[in-house]
Amino acid sequence: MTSRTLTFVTGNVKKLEEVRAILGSNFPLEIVNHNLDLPELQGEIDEVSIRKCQEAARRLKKPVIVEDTSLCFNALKGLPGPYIKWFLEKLEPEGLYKLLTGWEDKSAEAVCTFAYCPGNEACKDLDVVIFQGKTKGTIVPPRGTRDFGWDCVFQPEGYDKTYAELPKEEKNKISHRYKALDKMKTYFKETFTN
Ligand SMILES: O=P(O)(O)OP(=O)(O)OP(=O)(O)OC[C@H]1O[C@@H](n2cnc3c(O)ncnc32)[C@H](O)[C@@H]1O
Ligand SMILES: [Mg+2]
Repeated sequence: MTSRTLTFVTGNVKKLEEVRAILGSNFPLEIVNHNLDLPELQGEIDEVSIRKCQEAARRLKKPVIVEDTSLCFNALKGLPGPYIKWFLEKLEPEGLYKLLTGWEDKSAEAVCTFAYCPGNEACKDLDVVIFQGKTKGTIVPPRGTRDFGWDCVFQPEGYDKTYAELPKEEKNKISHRYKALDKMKTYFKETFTN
């Protein structure tokens, strides 16, 4: 039997680590990584992921998935959203919390969007399938390890620990990424298991 592969294009090793841990062996295709930090256009969340996926398909010419993660502050009407990477890079976790000084509402939503394209160089918008997962939470002063992005300032709803303080297995049971991958898994099982 030939094992079919699906290329996950990401420059982020922590994402890849979580994707592998969450999917485990319970996925019909073998996930291989292509380490590339793709350019990201400005736009709404789905749009950013669709364009990123089309660019990956254009470059690699094979079945690809990409993922884009947003952190949306409700008081700021969804910003920084898909631009969180640049906010985090400039402001660091402390600065993300300080952004909400003056706002009583510290609630936020972590949004993970996977996009899949079956590998057509001229991949159209309609060829891209989207799987999205959202986890609600609160932005708090940084607590816990600093090894992954904004984990130390995001406290998921119903927990008194930040993502960074929770054991990895716990985060991976409730996270935005877990929820998106659950949808992706269902789709691929239906499409590729015969
Ligand atoms: O190559 P890609 O896949 O684009 O990887 P990236 O690091 O550029 O990632 P994004 O464009 O999706 O930007 C999301 C930012 O949020 C961070 N991030 C993503 N998922 C996270 C998670 O589960 N917890 C904390 N930070 C996360 C990530 O490190 C980036 O700074
Ligand atoms: Mg990126």
